[in-house]
Amino acid sequence: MRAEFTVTRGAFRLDVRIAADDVVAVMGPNGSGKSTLLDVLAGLVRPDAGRVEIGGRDVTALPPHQRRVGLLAQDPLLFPHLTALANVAFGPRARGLPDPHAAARRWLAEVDAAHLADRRPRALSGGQAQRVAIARALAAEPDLLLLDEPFAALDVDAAPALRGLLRRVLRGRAAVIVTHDPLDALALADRVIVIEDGRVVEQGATRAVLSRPRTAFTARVAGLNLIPGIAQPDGLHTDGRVIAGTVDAEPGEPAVAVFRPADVAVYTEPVHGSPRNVFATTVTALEPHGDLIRVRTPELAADLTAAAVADLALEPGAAVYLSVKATEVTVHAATG
Ligand SMILES: Nc1ncnc2c1ncn2[C@@H]1O[C@H](COP(=O)(O)OP(=O)(O)OP(=O)(O)O)[C@@H](O)[C@H]1O
Repeated sequence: MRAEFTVTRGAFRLDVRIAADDVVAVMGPNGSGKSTLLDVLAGLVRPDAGRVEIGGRDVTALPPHQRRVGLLAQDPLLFPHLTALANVAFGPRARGLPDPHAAARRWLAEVDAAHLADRRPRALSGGQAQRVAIARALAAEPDLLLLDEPFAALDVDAAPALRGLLRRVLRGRAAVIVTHDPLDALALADRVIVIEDGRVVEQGATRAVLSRPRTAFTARVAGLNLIPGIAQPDGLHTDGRVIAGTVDAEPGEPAVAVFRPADVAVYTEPVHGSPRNVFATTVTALEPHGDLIRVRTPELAADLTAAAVADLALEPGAAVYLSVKATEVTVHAATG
Protein backbone atom coordinates (compact mmCIF):
# COMPACT_ATOMS: atom_id res chain seq x y z
CA MET A 1 0.00 0.00 0.00
CA ARG A 2 1.21 3.45 -0.88
CA ALA A 3 -0.70 6.58 0.08
CA GLU A 4 0.35 10.13 -0.52
CA PHE A 5 -2.51 12.56 -0.14
CA THR A 6 -4.05 15.64 1.40
CA VAL A 7 -7.63 15.71 2.59
CA THR A 8 -9.65 18.40 4.37
CA ARG A 9 -12.65 17.86 6.60
CA GLY A 10 -14.08 21.17 7.72
CA ALA A 11 -11.15 23.02 9.25
CA PHE A 12 -9.12 19.84 9.64
CA ARG A 13 -6.40 18.90 7.18
CA LEU A 14 -4.63 15.54 6.98
CA ASP A 15 -1.42 15.30 5.03
CA VAL A 16 0.24 11.88 4.86
CA ARG A 17 2.79 9.96 2.91
CA ILE A 18 3.03 6.33 3.96
CA ALA A 19 4.06 3.09 2.33
CA ALA A 20 3.54 -0.32 3.86
CA ASP A 21 3.41 -3.89 2.69
CA ASP A 22 3.19 -5.32 6.19
CA VAL A 23 1.22 -4.57 9.35
CA VAL A 24 1.28 -0.93 10.42
CA ALA A 25 -0.16 0.44 13.65
CA VAL A 26 -1.46 4.01 13.56
CA MET A 27 -1.43 5.87 16.85
CA GLY A 28 -2.19 9.46 17.77
CA PRO A 29 -4.26 11.68 20.06
CA ASN A 30 -8.02 12.03 19.66
CA GLY A 31 -8.88 14.05 16.58
CA SER A 32 -5.41 13.65 15.03
CA GLY A 33 -6.78 12.07 11.85
CA LYS A 34 -6.51 8.30 12.35
CA SER A 35 -10.07 7.50 11.31
CA THR A 36 -9.79 9.94 8.41
CA LEU A 37 -6.73 8.04 7.21
CA LEU A 38 -8.69 4.77 7.30
CA ASP A 39 -11.64 6.44 5.55
CA VAL A 40 -9.41 7.61 2.70
CA LEU A 41 -7.76 4.19 2.34
CA ALA A 42 -11.19 2.51 2.36
CA GLY A 43 -12.50 4.92 -0.26
CA LEU A 44 -15.17 6.45 1.98
CA VAL A 45 -13.59 9.90 1.70
CA ARG A 46 -11.94 11.27 -1.45
CA PRO A 47 -8.64 13.08 -0.97
CA ASP A 48 -8.32 16.64 -2.30
CA ALA A 49 -5.02 15.75 -3.91
CA GLY A 50 -2.70 12.80 -4.08
CA ARG A 51 -2.84 9.13 -4.79
CA VAL A 52 -3.68 5.84 -3.05
CA GLU A 53 -2.23 2.58 -4.34
CA ILE A 54 -3.32 -0.76 -2.91
CA GLY A 55 -2.03 -4.14 -4.04
CA GLY A 56 -0.10 -2.42 -6.82
CA ARG A 57 -3.24 -0.77 -8.29
CA ASP A 58 -4.05 2.93 -8.33
CA VAL A 59 -7.39 2.96 -6.46
CA THR A 60 -7.65 6.73 -5.92
CA ALA A 61 -10.75 7.06 -8.08
CA LEU A 62 -12.31 3.70 -7.17
CA PRO A 63 -15.31 3.28 -4.86
CA PRO A 64 -14.91 1.17 -1.67
CA HIS A 65 -16.24 -2.10 -3.12
CA GLN A 66 -13.72 -2.08 -5.97
CA ARG A 67 -10.67 -1.53 -3.78
CA ARG A 68 -10.21 -5.03 -2.35
CA VAL A 69 -10.01 -3.53 1.13
CA GLY A 70 -11.46 -5.14 4.26
CA LEU A 71 -12.59 -3.05 7.21
CA LEU A 72 -12.87 -4.33 10.75
CA ALA A 73 -14.58 -1.76 12.95
CA GLN A 74 -14.75 -1.50 16.75
CA ASP A 75 -18.18 -3.11 16.63
CA PRO A 76 -18.46 -6.26 14.56
CA LEU A 77 -21.29 -4.86 12.36
CA LEU A 78 -22.50 -8.33 11.32
CA PHE A 79 -25.72 -8.62 9.34
CA PRO A 80 -28.17 -9.37 12.19
CA HIS A 81 -30.55 -11.54 10.16
CA LEU A 82 -27.83 -13.85 8.79
CA THR A 83 -26.06 -16.72 10.57
CA ALA A 84 -22.34 -16.43 11.25
CA LEU A 85 -21.72 -18.74 8.29
CA ALA A 86 -23.85 -16.65 5.92
CA ASN A 87 -22.14 -13.48 7.17
CA VAL A 88 -18.73 -14.94 6.35
CA ALA A 89 -19.95 -16.37 3.02
CA PHE A 90 -20.91 -12.87 1.89
CA GLY A 91 -17.49 -11.96 0.45
CA PRO A 92 -16.84 -15.32 -1.26
CA ARG A 93 -20.33 -15.18 -2.83
CA ALA A 94 -19.80 -11.60 -4.03
CA ARG A 95 -16.54 -12.72 -5.65
CA GLY A 96 -18.37 -15.54 -7.44
CA LEU A 97 -16.58 -18.44 -5.73
CA PRO A 98 -18.24 -21.77 -6.63
CA ASP A 99 -18.88 -22.84 -3.02
CA PRO A 100 -19.09 -19.78 -0.78
CA HIS A 101 -20.23 -21.81 2.24
CA ALA A 102 -17.23 -24.12 2.06
CA ALA A 103 -14.94 -21.07 1.92
CA ALA A 104 -16.82 -19.52 4.86
CA ARG A 105 -16.39 -22.72 6.92
CA ARG A 106 -12.65 -22.65 6.29
CA TRP A 107 -12.40 -19.04 7.47
CA LEU A 108 -14.53 -19.69 10.56
CA ALA A 109 -12.22 -22.60 11.42
CA GLU A 110 -9.24 -20.29 10.90
CA VAL A 111 -10.52 -18.01 13.70
CA ASP A 112 -11.54 -20.92 15.97
CA ALA A 113 -15.23 -20.20 15.40
CA ALA A 114 -16.38 -23.23 13.37
CA HIS A 115 -18.78 -24.16 16.18
CA LEU A 116 -20.55 -20.79 15.86
CA ALA A 117 -21.51 -21.27 12.19
CA ASP A 118 -25.27 -21.57 12.72
CA ARG A 119 -25.67 -18.82 15.29
CA ARG A 120 -27.09 -15.42 14.56
CA PRO A 121 -25.18 -12.35 15.82
CA ARG A 122 -27.50 -11.75 18.79
CA ALA A 123 -26.55 -15.21 20.14
CA LEU A 124 -22.82 -14.36 20.08
CA SER A 125 -20.72 -12.72 22.80
CA GLY A 126 -18.75 -9.59 21.88
CA GLY A 127 -15.55 -11.59 21.44
CA GLN A 128 -17.27 -14.30 19.39
CA ALA A 129 -18.92 -11.72 17.14
CA GLN A 130 -15.58 -10.01 16.60
CA ARG A 131 -14.05 -13.40 15.62
CA VAL A 132 -16.79 -13.87 13.05
CA ALA A 133 -16.21 -10.33 11.79
CA ILE A 134 -12.50 -11.11 11.36
CA ALA A 135 -13.40 -14.25 9.39
CA ARG A 136 -15.79 -12.22 7.24
CA ALA A 137 -13.15 -9.58 6.51
CA LEU A 138 -10.54 -12.21 5.63
CA ALA A 139 -12.95 -14.29 3.53
CA ALA A 140 -13.20 -11.43 1.06
CA GLU A 141 -9.42 -11.89 0.56
CA PRO A 142 -8.66 -8.18 0.67
CA ASP A 143 -5.34 -6.77 -0.52
CA LEU A 144 -5.38 -4.53 2.55
CA LEU A 145 -7.11 -5.01 5.89
CA LEU A 146 -8.08 -1.92 7.90
CA LEU A 147 -8.71 -2.37 11.62
CA ASP A 148 -10.18 0.46 13.68
CA GLU A 149 -9.47 -0.26 17.35
CA PRO A 150 -10.65 -3.85 17.00
CA PHE A 151 -10.57 -4.56 20.75
CA ALA A 152 -12.04 -1.28 21.99
CA ALA A 153 -15.56 -2.63 22.42
CA LEU A 154 -14.47 -5.90 24.07
CA ASP A 155 -14.15 -6.91 27.73
CA VAL A 156 -10.59 -6.87 29.01
CA ASP A 157 -10.91 -10.67 29.33
CA ALA A 158 -11.76 -11.17 25.64
CA ALA A 159 -9.06 -8.90 24.21
CA PRO A 160 -5.91 -11.01 24.84
CA ALA A 161 -7.27 -14.12 23.08
CA LEU A 162 -8.39 -12.07 20.11
CA ARG A 163 -5.05 -10.29 19.98
CA GLY A 164 -3.32 -13.67 19.75
CA LEU A 165 -5.66 -14.72 16.99
CA LEU A 166 -5.12 -11.54 15.00
CA ARG A 167 -1.39 -11.93 15.39
CA ARG A 168 -1.69 -15.32 13.70
CA VAL A 169 -3.99 -14.28 10.88
CA LEU A 170 -2.28 -10.97 10.11
CA ARG A 171 1.13 -12.58 9.63
CA GLY A 172 2.28 -12.00 6.07
CA ARG A 173 -0.63 -9.66 5.25
CA ALA A 174 -0.88 -5.94 4.59
CA ALA A 175 -2.93 -4.25 7.30
CA VAL A 176 -3.38 -0.87 8.94
CA ILE A 177 -4.53 -1.01 12.55
CA VAL A 178 -5.62 2.06 14.52
CA THR A 179 -5.00 1.53 18.21
CA HIS A 180 -4.53 3.43 21.45
CA ASP A 181 -2.79 0.51 23.07
CA PRO A 182 0.98 0.20 22.63
CA LEU A 183 0.67 -3.51 23.44
CA ASP A 184 -1.52 -4.00 20.36
CA ALA A 185 1.12 -2.27 18.30
CA LEU A 186 3.84 -4.47 19.78
CA ALA A 187 1.93 -7.68 19.35
CA LEU A 188 0.53 -7.05 15.89
CA ALA A 189 2.47 -4.46 13.96
CA ASP A 190 5.81 -4.47 12.21
CA ARG A 191 5.81 -0.70 12.13
CA VAL A 192 4.14 2.22 13.88
CA ILE A 193 3.02 5.55 12.47
CA VAL A 194 2.20 8.36 14.89
CA ILE A 195 -0.11 11.10 13.64
CA GLU A 196 -0.54 14.38 15.42
CA ASP A 197 -2.79 17.14 14.21
CA GLY A 198 -3.03 15.74 10.69
CA ARG A 199 0.69 15.07 10.22
CA VAL A 200 2.88 12.01 10.51
CA VAL A 201 5.30 12.91 13.30
CA GLU A 202 6.97 9.55 13.82
CA GLN A 203 7.26 6.28 11.98
CA GLY A 204 9.50 3.27 12.20
CA ALA A 205 9.88 -0.25 13.53
CA THR A 206 7.41 -0.78 16.39
CA ARG A 207 9.94 -1.55 19.06
CA ALA A 208 12.20 1.33 18.11
CA VAL A 209 9.36 3.88 18.09
CA LEU A 210 7.83 2.73 21.36
CA SER A 211 11.04 2.34 23.31
CA ARG A 212 12.67 5.53 22.05
CA PRO A 213 9.75 7.89 21.48
CA ARG A 214 10.65 11.20 19.91
CA THR A 215 7.39 13.05 20.55
CA ALA A 216 5.54 13.82 23.78
CA PHE A 217 2.49 11.88 22.64
CA THR A 218 4.41 8.70 21.86
CA ALA A 219 6.32 9.03 25.10
CA ARG A 220 3.06 9.30 27.01
CA VAL A 221 1.30 6.35 25.40
CA ALA A 222 4.39 4.23 25.12
CA GLY A 223 7.60 5.19 26.86
CA LEU A 224 7.68 1.59 27.98
CA ASN A 225 10.68 -0.47 28.86
CA LEU A 226 10.98 -3.21 26.27
CA ILE A 227 13.50 -6.03 26.33
CA PRO A 228 13.56 -8.39 23.35
CA GLY A 229 14.14 -12.11 23.71
CA ILE A 230 12.31 -15.43 23.55
CA ALA A 231 9.19 -16.27 25.56
CA GLN A 232 9.33 -19.27 27.89
CA PRO A 233 6.84 -20.35 30.58
CA ASP A 234 8.89 -18.66 33.35
CA GLY A 235 9.45 -15.36 31.57
CA LEU A 236 11.60 -13.86 28.85
CA HIS A 237 14.91 -15.51 28.01
CA THR A 238 17.50 -13.06 26.79
CA ASP A 239 21.31 -12.84 26.86
CA GLY A 240 21.63 -15.90 29.10
CA ARG A 241 19.23 -14.63 31.75
CA VAL A 242 15.52 -14.91 32.56
CA ILE A 243 13.34 -11.88 33.12
CA ALA A 244 10.48 -13.12 35.27
CA GLY A 245 6.98 -11.93 34.43
CA THR A 246 3.48 -12.87 33.35
CA VAL A 247 3.76 -14.58 29.99
CA ASP A 248 1.25 -13.79 27.23
CA ALA A 249 3.07 -15.58 24.40
CA GLU A 250 3.79 -19.11 23.20
CA PRO A 251 6.99 -20.77 24.48
CA GLY A 252 9.79 -20.31 21.98
CA GLU A 253 8.16 -17.30 20.30
CA PRO A 254 10.08 -14.01 19.78
CA ALA A 255 8.75 -11.70 22.46
CA VAL A 256 9.41 -8.60 24.54
CA ALA A 257 9.32 -8.13 28.29
CA VAL A 258 7.35 -4.93 28.90
CA PHE A 259 7.20 -2.76 32.03
CA ARG A 260 6.60 0.85 32.86
CA PRO A 261 9.38 3.21 33.99
CA ALA A 262 7.18 4.13 36.98
CA ASP A 263 7.42 0.52 38.18
CA VAL A 264 11.21 0.52 38.23
CA ALA A 265 13.06 1.17 41.49
CA VAL A 266 16.65 2.46 41.49
CA TYR A 267 19.34 1.53 44.00
CA THR A 268 23.02 2.35 44.30
CA GLU A 269 23.77 -0.91 46.15
CA PRO A 270 23.08 -4.45 44.91
CA VAL A 271 19.53 -5.63 45.68
CA HIS A 272 18.29 -9.14 46.31
CA GLY A 273 14.92 -10.85 46.47
CA SER A 274 13.72 -13.53 44.10
CA PRO A 275 10.47 -12.03 42.76
CA ARG A 276 12.47 -9.07 41.49
CA ASN A 277 14.37 -8.61 38.28
CA VAL A 278 17.57 -6.65 38.82
CA PHE A 279 19.69 -4.98 36.14
CA ALA A 280 23.16 -3.65 36.92
CA THR A 281 23.71 -0.65 34.67
CA THR A 282 24.85 2.95 34.37
CA VAL A 283 22.87 6.19 34.28
CA THR A 284 23.19 7.92 30.92
CA ALA A 285 20.79 10.84 31.37
CA LEU A 286 18.28 12.48 33.69
CA GLU A 287 15.30 14.11 32.00
CA PRO A 288 12.24 15.90 33.37
CA HIS A 289 9.13 13.80 32.79
CA GLY A 290 5.98 15.48 34.07
CA ASP A 291 6.36 15.73 37.85
CA LEU A 292 9.03 13.07 37.86
CA ILE A 293 12.58 12.61 36.66
CA ARG A 294 13.20 9.95 34.04
CA VAL A 295 16.44 8.16 34.77
CA ARG A 296 17.83 6.71 31.56
CA THR A 297 20.32 3.88 31.18
CA PRO A 298 21.46 2.40 27.86
CA GLU A 299 18.51 -0.01 27.73
CA LEU A 300 15.98 1.00 30.37
CA ALA A 301 14.25 3.94 32.00
CA ALA A 302 12.97 4.54 35.54
CA ASP A 303 10.73 7.36 36.74
CA LEU A 304 11.68 8.76 40.15
CA THR A 305 10.71 11.77 42.18
CA ALA A 306 13.22 14.61 42.20
CA ALA A 307 13.73 13.95 45.93
CA ALA A 308 14.67 10.32 45.27
CA VAL A 309 17.11 11.37 42.55
CA ALA A 310 18.73 13.78 44.99
CA ASP A 311 18.83 11.21 47.85
CA LEU A 312 20.57 8.72 45.61
CA ALA A 313 22.89 11.42 44.23
CA LEU A 314 22.18 10.17 40.72
CA GLU A 315 24.04 11.70 37.82
CA PRO A 316 25.14 10.53 34.40
CA GLY A 317 27.86 7.90 34.80
CA ALA A 318 26.57 6.64 38.19
CA ALA A 319 26.50 2.85 38.62
CA VAL A 320 22.98 1.74 39.60
CA TYR A 321 20.80 -1.33 40.06
CA LEU A 322 17.36 -1.14 38.51
CA SER A 323 14.77 -3.40 40.02
CA VAL A 324 11.28 -4.36 38.86
CA LYS A 325 8.91 -6.86 40.42
CA ALA A 326 7.98 -9.87 38.33
CA THR A 327 4.30 -8.94 38.84
CA GLU A 328 4.89 -5.66 36.95
CA VAL A 329 6.42 -7.38 33.92
CA THR A 330 4.44 -8.86 31.03
CA VAL A 331 5.96 -10.89 28.25
CA HIS A 332 4.26 -10.29 24.89
CA ALA A 333 4.84 -11.85 21.54
CA ALA A 334 6.33 -9.16 19.32
CA THR A 335 6.71 -8.93 15.60
CA GLY A 336 8.28 -5.51 15.33
N1 LIG B 1 -17.35 14.23 8.54
C1 LIG B 1 -16.59 15.19 9.06
N2 LIG B 1 -16.84 16.50 8.79
C2 LIG B 1 -16.06 17.47 9.31
N3 LIG B 1 -15.02 17.25 10.11
C3 LIG B 1 -14.73 15.98 10.43
C4 LIG B 1 -15.49 14.88 9.93
N4 LIG B 1 -14.96 13.75 10.40
C5 LIG B 1 -13.92 14.10 11.17
N5 LIG B 1 -13.78 15.44 11.19
C6 LIG B 1 -12.72 16.19 11.91
O1 LIG B 1 -11.48 15.72 11.44
C7 LIG B 1 -10.53 15.66 12.51
C8 LIG B 1 -9.89 14.29 12.58
O2 LIG B 1 -10.86 13.34 12.98
P1 LIG B 1 -10.57 11.77 13.02
O3 LIG B 1 -11.85 11.11 13.38
O4 LIG B 1 -9.89 11.35 11.78
O5 LIG B 1 -9.55 11.67 14.22
P2 LIG B 1 -9.08 10.39 15.04
O6 LIG B 1 -7.61 10.50 15.15
O7 LIG B 1 -9.62 9.17 14.44
O8 LIG B 1 -9.74 10.66 16.45
P3 LIG B 1 -10.29 9.61 17.57
O9 LIG B 1 -9.09 8.99 18.21
O10 LIG B 1 -11.01 10.54 18.51
O11 LIG B 1 -11.19 8.65 16.88
C9 LIG B 1 -11.28 16.08 13.77
O12 LIG B 1 -10.97 17.43 14.00
C10 LIG B 1 -12.73 15.91 13.40
O13 LIG B 1 -13.53 16.82 14.10
